[in-house]
Amino acid sequence: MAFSLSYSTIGNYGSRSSMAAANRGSSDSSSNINDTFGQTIFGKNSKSRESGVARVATDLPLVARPPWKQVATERKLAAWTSVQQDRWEGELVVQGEIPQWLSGTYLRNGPGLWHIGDYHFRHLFDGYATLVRLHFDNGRLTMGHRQVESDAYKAARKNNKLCYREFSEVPKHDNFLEYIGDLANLFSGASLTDNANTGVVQLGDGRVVCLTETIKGSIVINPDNLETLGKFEYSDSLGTLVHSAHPIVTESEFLTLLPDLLNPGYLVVRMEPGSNERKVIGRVECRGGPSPGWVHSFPVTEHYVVVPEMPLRYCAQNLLRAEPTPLYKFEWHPESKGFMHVMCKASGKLVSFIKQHIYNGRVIGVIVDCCEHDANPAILDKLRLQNLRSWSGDDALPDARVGRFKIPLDGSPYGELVDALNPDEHGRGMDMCSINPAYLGKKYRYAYACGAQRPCNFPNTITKIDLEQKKAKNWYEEGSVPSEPFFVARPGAKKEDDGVVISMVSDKNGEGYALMLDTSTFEEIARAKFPYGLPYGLHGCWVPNR
Ligand SMILES: CC(=O)/C=C/C=C(C)/C=C/C1=C(C)CCCC1(C)C
Ligand SMILES: CC(/C=C/C=O)=C\C=C\C=O
Ligand SMILES: [Fe+2]
Repeated sequence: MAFSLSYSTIGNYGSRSSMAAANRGSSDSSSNINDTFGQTIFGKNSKSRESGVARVATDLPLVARPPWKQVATERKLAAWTSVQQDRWEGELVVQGEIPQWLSGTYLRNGPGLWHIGDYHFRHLFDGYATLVRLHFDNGRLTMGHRQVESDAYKAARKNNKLCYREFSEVPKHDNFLEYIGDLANLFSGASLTDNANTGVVQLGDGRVVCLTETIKGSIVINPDNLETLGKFEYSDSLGTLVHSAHPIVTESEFLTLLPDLLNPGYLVVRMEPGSNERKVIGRVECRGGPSPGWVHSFPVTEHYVVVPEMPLRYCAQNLLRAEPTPLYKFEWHPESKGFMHVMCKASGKLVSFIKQHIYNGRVIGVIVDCCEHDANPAILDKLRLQNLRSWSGDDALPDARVGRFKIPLDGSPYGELVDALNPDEHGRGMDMCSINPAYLGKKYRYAYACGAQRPCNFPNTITKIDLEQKKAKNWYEEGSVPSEPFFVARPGAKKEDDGVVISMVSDKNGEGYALMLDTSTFEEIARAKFPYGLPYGLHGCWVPNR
Protein backbone atom coordinates (compact mmCIF):
# COMPACT_ATOMS: atom_id res chain seq x y z
CA MET A 1 0.00 0.00 0.00
CA ALA A 2 1.47 3.25 -1.00
CA PHE A 3 -0.88 6.09 -0.25
CA SER A 4 -3.07 7.13 2.58
CA LEU A 5 -5.75 9.68 1.88
CA SER A 6 -7.27 11.75 4.57
CA TYR A 7 -10.77 11.54 3.09
CA SER A 8 -13.10 8.62 2.89
CA THR A 9 -15.60 7.92 0.26
CA ILE A 10 -18.48 5.79 -0.83
CA GLY A 11 -19.33 5.43 -4.45
CA ASN A 12 -18.36 4.35 -7.94
CA TYR A 13 -15.15 5.13 -9.70
CA GLY A 14 -13.67 6.11 -13.05
CA SER A 15 -9.94 6.36 -13.42
CA ARG A 16 -6.92 6.78 -15.58
CA SER A 17 -3.20 7.03 -15.30
CA SER A 18 -1.96 10.50 -15.55
CA MET A 19 0.91 10.41 -17.99
CA ALA A 20 3.38 13.18 -18.39
CA ALA A 21 2.85 12.81 -22.12
CA ALA A 22 -0.87 12.54 -21.78
CA ASN A 23 -1.31 16.20 -21.53
CA ARG A 24 -1.35 15.19 -24.65
CA GLY A 25 -30.66 -10.49 -29.44
CA SER A 26 -32.91 -9.89 -30.98
CA SER A 27 -36.45 -10.86 -30.12
CA ASP A 28 -38.70 -12.17 -32.87
CA SER A 29 -41.85 -11.58 -30.99
CA SER A 30 -43.30 -8.23 -31.70
CA SER A 31 -46.64 -7.55 -30.18
CA ASN A 32 -48.93 -4.66 -29.47
CA ILE A 33 -48.01 -2.50 -26.48
CA ASN A 34 -51.05 -3.76 -24.58
CA ASP A 35 -50.27 -7.42 -25.05
CA THR A 36 -48.85 -9.06 -21.97
CA PHE A 37 -47.97 -12.52 -20.85
CA GLY A 38 -46.66 -13.97 -17.66
CA GLN A 39 -48.04 -14.36 -14.21
CA THR A 40 -48.85 -12.28 -11.22
CA ILE A 41 -46.21 -12.65 -8.57
CA PHE A 42 -46.42 -12.96 -4.81
CA GLY A 43 -49.98 -11.90 -4.07
CA LYS A 44 -53.49 -11.97 -5.38
CA ASN A 45 -54.08 -8.42 -6.45
CA SER A 46 -52.11 -5.28 -6.82
CA LYS A 47 -53.73 -3.67 -3.76
CA SER A 48 -52.58 -6.33 -1.34
CA ARG A 49 -49.23 -6.59 -3.07
CA GLU A 50 -48.53 -2.93 -2.53
CA SER A 51 -50.31 -2.32 0.72
CA GLY A 52 -47.08 -0.94 2.17
CA VAL A 53 -46.93 1.72 -0.52
CA ALA A 54 -49.80 3.94 0.46
CA ARG A 55 -50.08 7.42 -1.00
CA VAL A 56 -49.11 10.03 1.49
CA ALA A 57 -52.22 11.93 2.48
CA THR A 58 -52.18 15.71 2.61
CA ASP A 59 -54.49 17.81 4.71
CA LEU A 60 -53.81 20.91 2.64
CA PRO A 61 -55.57 21.58 -0.64
CA LEU A 62 -53.05 20.84 -3.40
CA VAL A 63 -53.23 24.35 -4.80
CA ALA A 64 -51.81 25.72 -1.56
CA ARG A 65 -48.65 23.67 -1.89
CA PRO A 66 -45.58 24.49 -3.92
CA PRO A 67 -45.48 22.41 -7.13
CA TRP A 68 -42.77 19.99 -5.96
CA LYS A 69 -44.73 19.23 -2.81
CA GLN A 70 -47.83 18.46 -4.87
CA VAL A 71 -45.79 15.98 -6.82
CA ALA A 72 -44.30 14.55 -3.65
CA THR A 73 -47.63 13.90 -1.98
CA GLU A 74 -49.61 12.72 -4.96
CA ARG A 75 -47.32 10.39 -6.79
CA LYS A 76 -46.60 6.73 -6.40
CA LEU A 77 -43.48 6.24 -8.44
CA ALA A 78 -43.16 2.93 -10.24
CA ALA A 79 -39.46 3.14 -9.32
CA TRP A 80 -40.19 2.02 -5.74
CA THR A 81 -43.15 -0.25 -6.52
CA SER A 82 -42.86 -3.98 -7.11
CA VAL A 83 -43.02 -5.00 -10.75
CA GLN A 84 -46.57 -5.91 -11.74
CA GLN A 85 -45.94 -9.27 -13.31
CA ASP A 86 -43.23 -11.84 -13.83
CA ARG A 87 -42.60 -10.90 -17.45
CA TRP A 88 -43.72 -8.92 -20.46
CA GLU A 89 -42.47 -8.40 -23.98
CA GLY A 90 -43.66 -6.23 -26.83
CA GLU A 91 -42.88 -3.47 -29.28
CA LEU A 92 -43.10 0.10 -28.00
CA VAL A 93 -44.46 3.11 -29.83
CA VAL A 94 -41.58 5.51 -30.37
CA GLN A 95 -42.06 9.27 -30.18
CA GLY A 96 -39.23 11.11 -31.94
CA GLU A 97 -36.54 9.28 -33.83
CA ILE A 98 -34.16 6.56 -32.77
CA PRO A 99 -31.03 6.65 -34.97
CA GLN A 100 -30.91 3.78 -37.48
CA TRP A 101 -27.37 2.94 -36.39
CA LEU A 102 -28.49 2.15 -32.83
CA SER A 103 -28.74 -1.58 -33.18
CA GLY A 104 -28.35 -4.03 -30.32
CA THR A 105 -29.71 -4.60 -26.83
CA TYR A 106 -29.44 -2.60 -23.63
CA LEU A 107 -29.91 -4.90 -20.65
CA ARG A 108 -30.53 -3.41 -17.23
CA ASN A 109 -30.77 -5.27 -13.94
CA GLY A 110 -31.94 -4.18 -10.52
CA PRO A 111 -34.09 -4.97 -7.52
CA GLY A 112 -37.72 -5.01 -8.66
CA LEU A 113 -39.88 -7.07 -6.31
CA TRP A 114 -39.92 -6.07 -2.67
CA HIS A 115 -42.49 -8.30 -1.01
CA ILE A 116 -43.39 -11.91 -0.42
CA GLY A 117 -47.13 -12.20 0.12
CA ASP A 118 -47.92 -9.56 2.71
CA TYR A 119 -44.36 -9.27 3.98
CA HIS A 120 -42.67 -6.13 2.66
CA PHE A 121 -38.92 -5.69 2.38
CA ARG A 122 -37.21 -2.66 3.87
CA HIS A 123 -34.38 -1.66 1.61
CA LEU A 124 -34.07 -0.82 -2.07
CA PHE A 125 -31.23 -3.36 -2.41
CA ASP A 126 -33.34 -6.23 -1.00
CA GLY A 127 -35.61 -6.61 -4.03
CA TYR A 128 -35.58 -9.69 -6.24
CA ALA A 129 -33.80 -9.01 -9.52
CA THR A 130 -35.83 -7.69 -12.45
CA LEU A 131 -34.08 -7.67 -15.80
CA VAL A 132 -35.22 -5.23 -18.46
CA ARG A 133 -34.28 -5.48 -22.10
CA LEU A 134 -34.46 -2.70 -24.70
CA HIS A 135 -33.83 -4.10 -28.15
CA PHE A 136 -33.07 -1.52 -30.86
CA ASP A 137 -33.45 -2.45 -34.50
CA ASN A 138 -33.74 -0.01 -37.42
CA GLY A 139 -35.36 2.74 -35.41
CA ARG A 140 -37.78 0.31 -33.71
CA LEU A 141 -37.76 -0.61 -30.04
CA THR A 142 -38.89 -3.77 -28.26
CA MET A 143 -39.03 -3.94 -24.46
CA GLY A 144 -39.07 -7.05 -22.32
CA HIS A 145 -38.73 -7.66 -18.61
CA ARG A 146 -38.41 -10.85 -16.60
CA GLN A 147 -37.47 -11.95 -13.09
CA VAL A 148 -34.09 -13.59 -12.57
CA GLU A 149 -34.76 -17.13 -11.31
CA SER A 150 -32.24 -17.21 -8.48
CA ASP A 151 -32.52 -19.89 -5.79
CA ALA A 152 -33.52 -17.11 -3.38
CA TYR A 153 -36.38 -15.99 -5.64
CA LYS A 154 -37.58 -19.52 -6.40
CA ALA A 155 -37.47 -20.54 -2.72
CA ALA A 156 -39.43 -17.44 -1.70
CA ARG A 157 -42.10 -18.22 -4.30
CA LYS A 158 -42.31 -21.86 -3.32
CA ASN A 159 -42.39 -21.37 0.45
CA ASN A 160 -44.03 -17.95 0.49
CA LYS A 161 -41.35 -16.67 2.85
CA LEU A 162 -37.85 -15.27 2.83
CA CYS A 163 -35.36 -18.16 2.77
CA TYR A 164 -31.96 -16.45 2.30
CA ARG A 165 -30.19 -13.43 3.81
CA GLU A 166 -30.62 -10.42 1.56
CA PHE A 167 -28.93 -7.02 1.82
CA SER A 168 -30.98 -6.09 4.91
CA GLU A 169 -33.56 -8.85 5.30
CA VAL A 170 -32.86 -11.98 7.35
CA PRO A 171 -35.13 -15.08 7.39
CA LYS A 172 -37.13 -15.52 10.59
CA HIS A 173 -36.60 -18.74 12.52
CA ASP A 174 -39.33 -20.89 13.98
CA ASN A 175 -37.11 -22.35 16.70
CA PHE A 176 -33.65 -22.20 18.26
CA LEU A 177 -32.33 -25.17 16.28
CA GLU A 178 -33.23 -23.48 13.03
CA TYR A 179 -31.42 -20.35 14.24
CA ILE A 180 -28.24 -22.33 15.02
CA GLY A 181 -28.44 -24.04 11.61
CA ASP A 182 -28.76 -20.65 9.96
CA LEU A 183 -25.66 -19.33 11.73
CA ALA A 184 -23.66 -22.34 10.58
CA ASN A 185 -24.93 -21.77 7.07
CA LEU A 186 -23.89 -18.15 7.26
CA PHE A 187 -20.23 -19.09 7.68
CA SER A 188 -20.35 -21.55 4.80
CA GLY A 189 -22.22 -18.99 2.71
CA ALA A 190 -25.20 -21.34 2.28
CA SER A 191 -27.68 -18.92 3.84
CA LEU A 192 -26.51 -15.91 1.81
CA THR A 193 -28.64 -14.78 -1.09
CA ASP A 194 -27.87 -15.46 -4.73
CA ASN A 195 -30.36 -12.76 -5.75
CA ALA A 196 -28.32 -11.31 -8.62
CA ASN A 197 -29.87 -7.83 -8.53
CA THR A 198 -27.04 -5.35 -8.93
CA GLY A 199 -25.93 -5.51 -12.54
CA VAL A 200 -25.47 -7.50 -15.69
CA VAL A 201 -22.33 -7.88 -17.79
CA GLN A 202 -21.38 -9.53 -21.05
CA LEU A 203 -18.12 -11.46 -20.79
CA GLY A 204 -15.59 -11.43 -23.62
CA ASP A 205 -16.81 -14.89 -24.69
CA GLY A 206 -20.40 -13.66 -25.10
CA ARG A 207 -21.92 -15.13 -21.93
CA VAL A 208 -24.22 -12.71 -20.12
CA VAL A 209 -24.07 -12.82 -16.32
CA CYS A 210 -26.22 -11.11 -13.69
CA LEU A 211 -24.33 -10.21 -10.55
CA THR A 212 -24.67 -9.13 -6.96
CA GLU A 213 -22.10 -8.88 -4.17
CA THR A 214 -22.28 -12.49 -3.07
CA ILE A 215 -20.16 -14.65 -5.35
CA LYS A 216 -22.83 -17.35 -5.47
CA GLY A 217 -25.17 -14.73 -6.95
CA SER A 218 -23.58 -14.91 -10.43
CA ILE A 219 -26.28 -16.12 -12.80
CA VAL A 220 -26.10 -16.71 -16.56
CA ILE A 221 -29.04 -15.49 -18.63
CA ASN A 222 -30.09 -15.52 -22.26
CA PRO A 223 -30.04 -11.90 -23.49
CA ASP A 224 -32.60 -12.64 -26.21
CA ASN A 225 -35.45 -13.73 -23.96
CA LEU A 226 -34.06 -13.03 -20.45
CA GLU A 227 -34.41 -16.68 -19.50
CA THR A 228 -32.29 -17.79 -16.53
CA LEU A 229 -29.83 -20.42 -17.79
CA GLY A 230 -28.17 -21.35 -14.51
CA LYS A 231 -25.46 -20.49 -12.03
CA PHE A 232 -22.10 -19.18 -13.22
CA GLU A 233 -19.86 -21.60 -11.33
CA TYR A 234 -16.32 -20.38 -10.68
CA SER A 235 -14.07 -23.39 -11.18
CA ASP A 236 -11.24 -22.16 -8.93
CA SER A 237 -11.18 -22.70 -5.21
CA LEU A 238 -10.52 -19.17 -4.00
CA GLY A 239 -13.16 -19.71 -1.40
CA THR A 240 -14.28 -16.20 -0.41
CA LEU A 241 -17.96 -15.27 -0.13
CA VAL A 242 -18.24 -11.77 -1.58
CA HIS A 243 -16.87 -9.74 -4.44
CA SER A 244 -17.24 -6.29 -5.95
CA ALA A 245 -20.63 -5.60 -7.53
CA HIS A 246 -18.79 -3.94 -10.42
CA PRO A 247 -16.16 -6.11 -12.06
CA ILE A 248 -14.21 -4.52 -14.88
CA VAL A 249 -15.25 -6.42 -17.98
CA THR A 250 -13.63 -6.01 -21.38
CA GLU A 251 -13.29 -8.24 -24.43
CA SER A 252 -10.09 -9.65 -23.01
CA GLU A 253 -10.68 -9.95 -19.28
CA PHE A 254 -12.86 -9.93 -16.19
CA LEU A 255 -11.18 -8.26 -13.23
CA THR A 256 -12.61 -8.16 -9.76
CA LEU A 257 -11.79 -7.77 -6.07
CA LEU A 258 -12.48 -10.40 -3.42
CA PRO A 259 -12.50 -8.96 0.08
CA ASP A 260 -11.07 -11.42 2.59
CA LEU A 261 -13.25 -11.08 5.69
CA LEU A 262 -11.22 -13.51 7.84
CA ASN A 263 -7.76 -12.15 7.25
CA PRO A 264 -8.45 -8.49 6.37
CA GLY A 265 -7.31 -7.84 2.83
CA TYR A 266 -8.35 -8.13 -0.79
CA LEU A 267 -7.48 -10.50 -3.60
CA VAL A 268 -7.23 -8.90 -7.03
CA VAL A 269 -8.29 -11.57 -9.53
CA ARG A 270 -8.58 -11.96 -13.29
CA MET A 271 -10.56 -14.35 -15.46
CA GLU A 272 -10.05 -14.90 -19.18
CA PRO A 273 -12.88 -15.16 -21.71
CA GLY A 274 -14.03 -18.77 -22.13
CA SER A 275 -12.81 -19.68 -18.66
CA ASN A 276 -14.58 -19.92 -15.29
CA GLU A 277 -11.32 -19.82 -13.38
CA ARG A 278 -10.26 -16.66 -11.59
CA LYS A 279 -6.51 -16.32 -11.17
CA VAL A 280 -4.96 -14.21 -8.45
CA ILE A 281 -3.01 -11.17 -9.67
CA GLY A 282 -2.03 -10.10 -6.16
CA ARG A 283 -3.15 -9.48 -2.64
CA VAL A 284 -3.54 -6.26 -0.69
CA GLU A 285 -3.41 -6.27 3.11
CA CYS A 286 -5.70 -3.83 4.87
CA ARG A 287 -3.93 -0.87 6.44
CA GLY A 288 -6.59 0.01 9.01
CA GLY A 289 -9.69 -1.25 10.76
CA PRO A 290 -10.86 -4.69 11.83
CA SER A 291 -12.03 -5.84 8.38
CA PRO A 292 -11.86 -4.82 4.73
CA GLY A 293 -13.75 -1.77 3.52
CA TRP A 294 -16.81 -2.26 1.31
CA VAL A 295 -15.76 -2.65 -2.30
CA HIS A 296 -18.90 -1.97 -4.27
CA SER A 297 -16.73 -0.87 -7.18
CA PHE A 298 -13.11 -0.06 -7.97
CA PRO A 299 -11.15 1.78 -10.65
CA VAL A 300 -8.52 0.62 -13.13
CA THR A 301 -6.10 2.30 -15.48
CA GLU A 302 -4.40 0.57 -18.39
CA HIS A 303 -1.64 -0.71 -16.11
CA TYR A 304 -2.95 -0.50 -12.57
CA VAL A 305 -5.78 -1.75 -10.44
CA VAL A 306 -6.72 0.64 -7.65
CA VAL A 307 -8.02 -1.04 -4.51
CA PRO A 308 -9.98 1.40 -2.37
CA GLU A 309 -9.99 0.64 1.34
CA MET A 310 -12.96 2.59 2.68
CA PRO A 311 -13.65 3.24 6.36
CA LEU A 312 -17.12 1.78 5.71
CA ARG A 313 -16.09 -1.77 6.56
CA TYR A 314 -17.82 -5.17 6.46
CA CYS A 315 -18.88 -6.13 9.96
CA ALA A 316 -19.22 -9.76 11.12
CA GLN A 317 -21.47 -8.83 14.08
CA ASN A 318 -23.86 -6.97 11.81
CA LEU A 319 -23.90 -9.94 9.45
CA LEU A 320 -25.14 -12.07 12.34
CA ARG A 321 -27.87 -9.69 13.45
CA ALA A 322 -31.50 -10.46 12.70
CA GLU A 323 -32.47 -6.78 12.56
CA PRO A 324 -30.68 -4.31 10.31
CA THR A 325 -28.52 -1.50 11.72
CA PRO A 326 -28.49 1.92 9.99
CA LEU A 327 -25.38 0.76 8.14
CA TYR A 328 -26.70 -2.76 7.48
CA LYS A 329 -23.85 -5.30 7.20
CA PHE A 330 -21.25 -2.56 7.51
CA GLU A 331 -19.68 -0.39 10.21
CA TRP A 332 -18.22 3.11 9.93
CA HIS A 333 -14.61 3.39 11.14
CA PRO A 334 -13.40 6.91 10.33
CA GLU A 335 -10.49 6.44 12.75
CA SER A 336 -9.22 3.64 10.51
CA LYS A 337 -8.86 6.12 7.63
CA GLY A 338 -9.26 5.45 3.95
CA PHE A 339 -6.53 4.19 1.64
CA MET A 340 -6.01 3.80 -2.06
CA HIS A 341 -3.78 0.84 -2.91
CA VAL A 342 -2.30 0.87 -6.40
CA MET A 343 -1.37 -2.51 -7.83
CA CYS A 344 0.51 -3.16 -11.04
CA LYS A 345 -1.70 -5.39 -13.21
CA ALA A 346 1.20 -7.20 -14.82
CA SER A 347 3.21 -8.02 -11.71
CA GLY A 348 0.60 -7.95 -8.93
CA LYS A 349 3.01 -5.79 -6.95
CA LEU A 350 1.93 -2.77 -4.98
CA VAL A 351 3.37 0.38 -6.43
CA SER A 352 5.37 1.66 -3.55
CA PHE A 353 8.66 2.56 -5.11
CA ILE A 354 8.25 4.82 -8.04
CA LYS A 355 11.60 4.02 -9.61
CA GLN A 356 10.67 0.39 -9.99
CA HIS A 357 7.32 1.05 -11.55
CA ILE A 358 7.57 3.96 -13.93
CA TYR A 359 5.84 2.90 -17.12
CA ASN A 360 7.91 4.07 -20.09
CA GLY A 361 9.24 6.71 -17.79
CA ARG A 362 5.97 8.62 -18.13
CA VAL A 363 3.48 7.72 -15.46
CA ILE A 364 3.40 10.40 -12.81
CA GLY A 365 0.26 9.46 -10.98
CA VAL A 366 -3.18 7.97 -11.12
CA ILE A 367 -6.36 10.02 -11.30
CA VAL A 368 -9.46 8.43 -9.83
CA ASP A 369 -12.85 10.09 -10.16
CA CYS A 370 -15.49 8.87 -7.79
CA CYS A 371 -19.13 9.54 -6.87
CA GLU A 372 -18.28 10.76 -3.42
CA HIS A 373 -20.88 11.18 -0.70
CA ASP A 374 -18.89 13.69 1.36
CA ALA A 375 -17.44 10.98 3.62
CA ASN A 376 -20.92 10.32 4.95
CA PRO A 377 -22.43 6.82 4.83
CA ALA A 378 -25.95 8.19 5.56
CA ILE A 379 -26.93 7.60 1.94
CA LEU A 380 -27.25 3.86 2.63
CA ASP A 381 -30.14 4.38 5.02
CA LYS A 382 -31.73 7.03 2.78
CA LEU A 383 -32.27 4.20 0.32
CA ARG A 384 -34.75 2.49 2.64
CA LEU A 385 -37.99 2.03 0.71
CA GLN A 386 -40.00 3.87 3.34
CA ASN A 387 -37.81 6.94 2.85
CA LEU A 388 -38.04 6.71 -0.92
CA ARG A 389 -41.81 6.17 -0.95
CA SER A 390 -42.83 8.76 1.59
CA TRP A 391 -41.05 11.83 0.34
CA SER A 392 -42.54 14.95 1.92
CA GLY A 393 -41.13 17.36 -0.63
CA ASP A 394 -38.30 18.52 1.62
CA ASP A 395 -34.72 18.37 0.47
CA ALA A 396 -33.61 14.98 1.78
CA LEU A 397 -30.82 13.81 -0.53
CA PRO A 398 -27.38 14.08 1.12
CA ASP A 399 -24.80 16.01 -0.89
CA ALA A 400 -22.49 14.15 -3.24
CA ARG A 401 -19.91 15.24 -5.76
CA VAL A 402 -17.38 13.98 -8.28
CA GLY A 403 -14.41 13.56 -5.98
CA ARG A 404 -11.10 13.49 -7.82
CA PHE A 405 -8.32 11.56 -6.13
CA LYS A 406 -4.87 12.51 -7.33
CA ILE A 407 -2.62 9.63 -6.37
CA PRO A 408 1.03 10.44 -6.90
CA LEU A 409 3.35 7.64 -7.97
CA ASP A 410 6.50 9.36 -6.81
CA GLY A 411 6.64 7.81 -3.39
CA SER A 412 4.77 10.60 -1.59
CA PRO A 413 2.64 9.13 1.19
CA TYR A 414 -0.35 11.42 0.64
CA GLY A 415 -2.48 12.16 -2.35
CA GLU A 416 -5.14 14.79 -2.77
CA LEU A 417 -8.93 14.71 -2.98
CA VAL A 418 -10.54 17.65 -4.75
CA ASP A 419 -13.84 18.58 -6.44
CA ALA A 420 -13.59 17.57 -10.09
CA LEU A 421 -16.08 20.39 -10.72
CA ASN A 422 -18.29 22.61 -8.60
CA PRO A 423 -20.97 20.20 -7.25
CA ASP A 424 -23.63 22.90 -7.77
CA GLU A 425 -23.24 22.18 -11.51
CA HIS A 426 -25.15 18.93 -10.89
CA GLY A 427 -27.25 19.95 -7.88
CA ARG A 428 -24.94 18.25 -5.36
CA GLY A 429 -26.39 14.87 -6.26
CA MET A 430 -24.13 12.27 -7.85
CA ASP A 431 -24.41 8.54 -8.47
CA MET A 432 -24.94 5.89 -11.17
CA CYS A 433 -22.03 7.16 -13.22
CA SER A 434 -20.65 5.83 -16.49
CA ILE A 435 -18.25 6.86 -19.24
CA ASN A 436 -17.77 5.94 -22.88
CA PRO A 437 -16.42 2.36 -22.40
CA ALA A 438 -13.80 2.89 -25.11
CA TYR A 439 -12.13 5.30 -22.66
CA LEU A 440 -11.98 2.84 -19.76
CA GLY A 441 -8.73 3.40 -17.89
CA LYS A 442 -7.63 6.12 -20.33
CA LYS A 443 -7.82 9.87 -20.25
CA TYR A 444 -11.50 10.75 -20.63
CA ARG A 445 -13.34 14.04 -20.69
CA TYR A 446 -17.01 13.17 -20.18
CA ALA A 447 -18.93 11.25 -17.54
CA TYR A 448 -22.69 10.58 -17.38
CA ALA A 449 -24.49 10.20 -14.08
CA CYS A 450 -27.63 10.98 -12.12
CA GLY A 451 -27.53 14.35 -10.42
CA ALA A 452 -30.07 16.38 -8.48
CA GLN A 453 -32.56 19.16 -9.06
CA ARG A 454 -33.39 20.10 -5.50
CA PRO A 455 -35.43 19.66 -3.44
CA CYS A 456 -35.43 15.90 -3.88
CA ASN A 457 -34.87 12.68 -1.94
CA PHE A 458 -33.15 10.77 -4.73
CA PRO A 459 -31.04 11.71 -7.76
CA ASN A 460 -33.58 12.98 -10.33
CA THR A 461 -31.58 14.35 -13.26
CA ILE A 462 -29.36 12.91 -15.93
CA THR A 463 -26.17 14.85 -16.09
CA LYS A 464 -23.37 15.03 -18.63
CA ILE A 465 -20.21 16.15 -16.95
CA ASP A 466 -17.47 17.86 -18.87
CA LEU A 467 -14.43 17.30 -16.68
CA GLU A 468 -12.29 19.53 -18.85
CA GLN A 469 -14.57 22.57 -18.87
CA LYS A 470 -15.85 21.70 -15.37
CA LYS A 471 -19.44 22.13 -16.53
CA ALA A 472 -22.55 19.93 -16.54
CA LYS A 473 -25.57 19.72 -18.84
CA ASN A 474 -28.64 18.42 -17.06
CA TRP A 475 -31.81 16.66 -18.23
CA TYR A 476 -34.73 17.01 -15.83
CA GLU A 477 -38.47 16.38 -15.88
CA GLU A 478 -40.51 17.41 -12.87
CA GLY A 479 -41.42 14.52 -10.58
CA SER A 480 -39.49 11.91 -12.58
CA VAL A 481 -36.70 9.56 -11.55
CA PRO A 482 -34.38 8.47 -14.38
CA SER A 483 -32.17 5.40 -14.11
CA GLU A 484 -28.45 5.08 -14.90
CA PRO A 485 -27.58 6.95 -18.11
CA PHE A 486 -25.97 4.41 -20.40
CA PHE A 487 -23.76 5.59 -23.26
CA VAL A 488 -23.69 3.84 -26.65
CA ALA A 489 -21.18 5.18 -29.18
CA ARG A 490 -22.14 5.78 -32.81
CA PRO A 491 -20.19 3.28 -34.96
CA GLY A 492 -17.15 5.05 -36.38
CA ALA A 493 -17.43 7.93 -33.91
CA LYS A 494 -14.30 10.05 -33.55
CA LYS A 495 -15.51 12.22 -30.70
CA GLU A 496 -15.81 10.85 -27.18
CA ASP A 497 -19.42 12.06 -26.81
CA ASP A 498 -20.71 11.05 -30.25
CA GLY A 499 -23.55 8.65 -29.47
CA VAL A 500 -26.74 8.16 -27.54
CA VAL A 501 -27.46 8.04 -23.83
CA ILE A 502 -30.24 5.63 -22.82
CA SER A 503 -32.14 5.77 -19.54
CA MET A 504 -35.44 4.43 -18.21
CA VAL A 505 -37.61 6.95 -16.46
CA SER A 506 -40.27 6.58 -13.75
CA ASP A 507 -42.60 9.51 -14.20
CA LYS A 508 -44.82 11.39 -11.76
CA ASN A 509 -47.96 9.62 -12.99
CA GLY A 510 -46.66 6.23 -11.93
CA GLU A 511 -45.80 5.36 -15.52
CA GLY A 512 -42.50 4.97 -17.28
CA TYR A 513 -40.65 5.24 -20.54
CA ALA A 514 -37.34 4.63 -22.27
CA LEU A 515 -35.52 7.88 -22.98
CA MET A 516 -32.86 8.49 -25.59
CA LEU A 517 -30.68 11.62 -25.55
CA ASP A 518 -28.23 12.76 -28.20
CA THR A 519 -25.07 12.70 -26.12
CA SER A 520 -23.37 15.57 -27.83
CA THR A 521 -26.22 18.11 -27.44
CA PHE A 522 -27.79 16.31 -24.47
CA GLU A 523 -31.22 16.94 -26.03
CA GLU A 524 -33.97 14.32 -26.10
CA ILE A 525 -34.24 12.55 -29.47
CA ALA A 526 -36.81 9.88 -28.65
CA ARG A 527 -38.89 8.33 -25.92
CA ALA A 528 -41.09 5.21 -25.84
CA LYS A 529 -43.74 4.60 -23.20
CA PHE A 530 -43.80 1.31 -21.32
CA PRO A 531 -47.10 -0.56 -20.84
CA TYR A 532 -46.72 0.22 -17.14
CA GLY A 533 -44.02 1.83 -15.01
CA LEU A 534 -41.03 -0.32 -14.09
CA PRO A 535 -39.07 -0.49 -10.85
CA TYR A 536 -35.84 1.48 -10.55
CA GLY A 537 -33.02 -0.57 -12.03
CA LEU A 538 -29.38 -0.22 -11.14
CA HIS A 539 -26.80 -1.17 -13.76
CA GLY A 540 -26.74 -2.44 -17.29
CA CYS A 541 -24.67 -3.41 -20.30
CA TRP A 542 -24.83 -3.25 -24.07
CA VAL A 543 -25.09 -6.48 -26.03
CA PRO A 544 -24.26 -5.87 -29.69
CA ASN A 545 -26.15 -7.84 -32.34
CA ARG A 546 -24.46 -11.11 -33.19
C1 LIG B 1 -27.79 -3.62 -5.05
C2 LIG B 1 -26.53 -3.18 -4.46
O1 LIG B 1 -26.01 -2.17 -4.85
C3 LIG B 1 -25.88 -3.95 -3.46
C4 LIG B 1 -26.28 -5.16 -3.08
C5 LIG B 1 -25.57 -5.77 -2.06
C6 LIG B 1 -25.84 -6.95 -1.51
C7 LIG B 1 -26.98 -7.78 -1.94
C8 LIG B 1 -24.98 -7.37 -0.46
C9 LIG B 1 -25.18 -8.45 0.27
C10 LIG B 1 -24.36 -8.93 1.37
C11 LIG B 1 -24.81 -10.06 1.99
C12 LIG B 1 -26.12 -10.74 1.64
C13 LIG B 1 -24.05 -10.70 3.07
C14 LIG B 1 -22.59 -10.34 3.05
C15 LIG B 1 -22.42 -8.90 2.99
C16 LIG B 1 -23.05 -8.25 1.75
C17 LIG B 1 -22.04 -8.34 0.63
C18 LIG B 1 -23.27 -6.82 2.16
C1 LIG C 1 -29.07 4.13 -5.94
C2 LIG C 1 -27.71 4.52 -5.53
C3 LIG C 1 -27.44 5.80 -4.99
C4 LIG C 1 -28.22 6.84 -4.98
C5 LIG C 1 -27.78 7.98 -4.27
O1 LIG C 1 -27.65 9.07 -4.44
C6 LIG C 1 -26.67 3.69 -5.64
C7 LIG C 1 -26.76 2.41 -6.14
C8 LIG C 1 -25.68 1.66 -6.34
C9 LIG C 1 -25.85 0.33 -6.71
O2 LIG C 1 -25.33 -0.34 -7.46
FE1 LIG D 1 -23.42 0.14 -8.28
